[in-house]
Amino acid sequence: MCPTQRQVFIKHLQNVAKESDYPALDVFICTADPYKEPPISVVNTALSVMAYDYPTEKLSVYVSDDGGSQLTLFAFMEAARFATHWLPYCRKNKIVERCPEAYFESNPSSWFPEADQIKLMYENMRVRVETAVKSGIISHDYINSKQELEAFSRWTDGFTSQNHPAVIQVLLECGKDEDVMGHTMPNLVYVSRGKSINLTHNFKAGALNALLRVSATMTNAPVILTLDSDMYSNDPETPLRALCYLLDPSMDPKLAYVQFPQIFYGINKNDIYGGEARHVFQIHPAGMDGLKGPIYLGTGGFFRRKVFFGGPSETFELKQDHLGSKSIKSREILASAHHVADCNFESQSQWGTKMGFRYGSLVEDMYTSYMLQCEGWKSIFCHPKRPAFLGNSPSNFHDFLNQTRRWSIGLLEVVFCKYSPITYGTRTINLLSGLCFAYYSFCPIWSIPITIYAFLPQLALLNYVSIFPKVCPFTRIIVNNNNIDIY
Ligand SMILES: O=c1ccn([C@@H]2O[C@H](COP(=O)(O)OP(=O)(O)O[C@H]3O[C@H](CO)[C@@H](O)[C@H](O)[C@H]3O)[C@@H](O)[C@H]2O)c(=O)[nH]1
Ligand SMILES: [Mn+2]
Repeated sequence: MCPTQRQVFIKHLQNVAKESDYPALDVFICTADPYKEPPISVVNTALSVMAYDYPTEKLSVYVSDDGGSQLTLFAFMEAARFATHWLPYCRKNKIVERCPEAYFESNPSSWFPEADQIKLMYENMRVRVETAVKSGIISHDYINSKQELEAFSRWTDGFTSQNHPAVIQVLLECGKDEDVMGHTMPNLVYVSRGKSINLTHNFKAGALNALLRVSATMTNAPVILTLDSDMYSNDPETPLRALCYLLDPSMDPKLAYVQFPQIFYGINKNDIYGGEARHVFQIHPAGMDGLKGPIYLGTGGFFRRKVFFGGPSETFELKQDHLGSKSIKSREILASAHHVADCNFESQSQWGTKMGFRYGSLVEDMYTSYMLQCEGWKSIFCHPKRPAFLGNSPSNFHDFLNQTRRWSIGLLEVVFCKYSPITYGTRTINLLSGLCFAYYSFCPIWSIPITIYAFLPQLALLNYVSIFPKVCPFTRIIVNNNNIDIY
């Protein structure tokens, strides 16, 4: 009952931890369809986080491609090359806008001398990626090495987006690959988890769990950031902001994640579909921050890895010994990464029920955070003045209806599950937090009174029936006493 606004002072972070003590950070980016989510936009999302103001050797970016598309892999091969120019350019010139598309749309008067050359490289990359997507074919002229050719050879006959073995390709390796200034690059890994038409794949939650496991075999960072393909980072200091909470010695050890709001740039004029959804993405989370914390909004959440493996009272040891100094391209690591990304790996396991992102609802974000809070975890809402992330929301009626239907089904799945917030949540978390989750999950029910209200007045008017009560003497007295002029 106490809406919370927080502010962090990044410069004080050095009093708590030196840069060398920062935890490693694994960033998960999900994409599912190269035609609905253009690979060039996913590439922009990845580049904006690869260029974070964060120790490069501690940063890894994993891209989950649920579309299992060569086009997405090709786009990331291109991105890996372009990044070797883009990252040093941003770092040297202290660029704030690290998403190339957004940067090159900004005013050229703020550009630095090399910008034109880098823009040309970006444009060339964009044309190659878009040409490939348009034609559906990756020209041999675009393939630069035997290694790349080998990667594409995994798309054999019978490989479809719903039925294929796991494909994992390390595109950049920290400590081995360098940018044009000789500085190391962050890890960049393409993952398309294995799928079978006979097994459920659990949508985005399934994709995120595959990334949780694959990243555990490679880098196993204690902090994880999840991002949607349509949301790029708008502030290179964002991970430091999250660290201000995650490393704060006076912070409640039950803190599970730091959530940033979803803010959109691609909303249509006057936002006729209410795509900004400010109440969902900005207002309610600030309110819930005064209780046990905001829900997870699906993107822009910095998690402690351990929260996915048990409640706050359970001791979880983040094992790093298996990683040793082995290259993430080593045969051994790649073999275990492929093993955990296989479609059969989760059968008969606790993934999605007790571990990882939770299955059972199409709104895996809200459901996962609900279950985490039921386990005793808390969260924090971080809403800086400069939006940390900027994204796209549906800009046409068809997409908007699709999204609303998907959310409604997902929310009702939470209402009718055995952990319904109204019965289980109110008892397990606390009454108010349980009611907040219940408010979210019961939202689709609003459609009933709203639909009635949309038609009833017209029908009543046509039938000369009044649907509003007549003013009775008693109401008149109240109105008069309150000096309200109703005429
Ligand atoms: O099988 C799937 C389906 C979707 N996605 C990815 O999930 C993300 C979100 O999907 P999108 O179609 O953009 O859904 P939205 O309705 O815009 O997403 C909102 O609602 C979702 C469900 O609550 C959350 O997961 C998102 O983070 C939140 O932004 C995208 O990056 C997709 O690529 C997958 O990886 N696999
Ligand atoms: Mn989206």
